[in-house]
Amino acid sequence: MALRRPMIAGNWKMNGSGTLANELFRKFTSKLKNDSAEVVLCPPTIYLESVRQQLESTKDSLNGSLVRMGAQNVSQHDFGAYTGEVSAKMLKEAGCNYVIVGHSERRRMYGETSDIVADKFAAAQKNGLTPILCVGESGPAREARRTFEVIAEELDIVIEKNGTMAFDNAIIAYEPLWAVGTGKSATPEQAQEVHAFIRKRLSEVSPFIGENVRILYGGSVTPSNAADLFAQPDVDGGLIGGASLNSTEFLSLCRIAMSA
Ligand SMILES: O=C(CO)COP(=O)(O)O
Repeated sequence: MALRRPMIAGNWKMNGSGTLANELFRKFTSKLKNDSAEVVLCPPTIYLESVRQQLESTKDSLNGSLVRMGAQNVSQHDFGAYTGEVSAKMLKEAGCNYVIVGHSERRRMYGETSDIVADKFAAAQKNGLTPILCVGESGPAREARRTFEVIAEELDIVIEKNGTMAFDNAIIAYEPLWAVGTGKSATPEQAQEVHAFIRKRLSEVSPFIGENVRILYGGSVTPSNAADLFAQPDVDGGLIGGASLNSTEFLSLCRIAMSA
């Protein structure tokens, strides 16, 4: 039986502020006395330092709660003339443990191909970061019954370039595009079906990886639908957008993951 610690990761996207970081940590230090789930904050790059300072100054009062920091994007390159980009080494130095790669907003709006995503995944790992790899199908792809095909394609390129064993140090997030920011979450059954598919695909090469990799669900997760989603056997927590910007809702999601 695998022991997969649930995770709640908050992807602030291009939102939030230093004040939000203060507010979250105020709540964490008074109410988050539990390490049965891992909590990850992914603020915009400019607020990483505020979050890092909060992590540093509250570590004694967090009573062993596992709160960590991640970035929302990373360059696939190590250094050089790439205006506006941030390397994995820089993110590591800034205090990140995680980085989101392949979010659908980056694939769709910034032309990130699965090849580029696979390179970002590699750059993250090479520099000591754990990638959170996002995969997910569009609404039309689901309607055309191409969900598994799309997920397999997005996953396989990363596996081909990095090897299945690379998932020993990676998180996967299933984020169907039709559920991201729409208020229309996948049903627990829909999420479970895709999570089980992802786990099986990795298990074909390594049963160990398949069994142990954490797979998060993302897309309109709120305190009212989280318990049913997180109760699914292959759902190991959530990647949260909108609800991560509200400290009360986010704390309540952390609590749900802790009792899942
Ligand atoms: O994209 C997401 C997290 O990465 C999900 O966003 P929402 O929770 O706002 O739907």
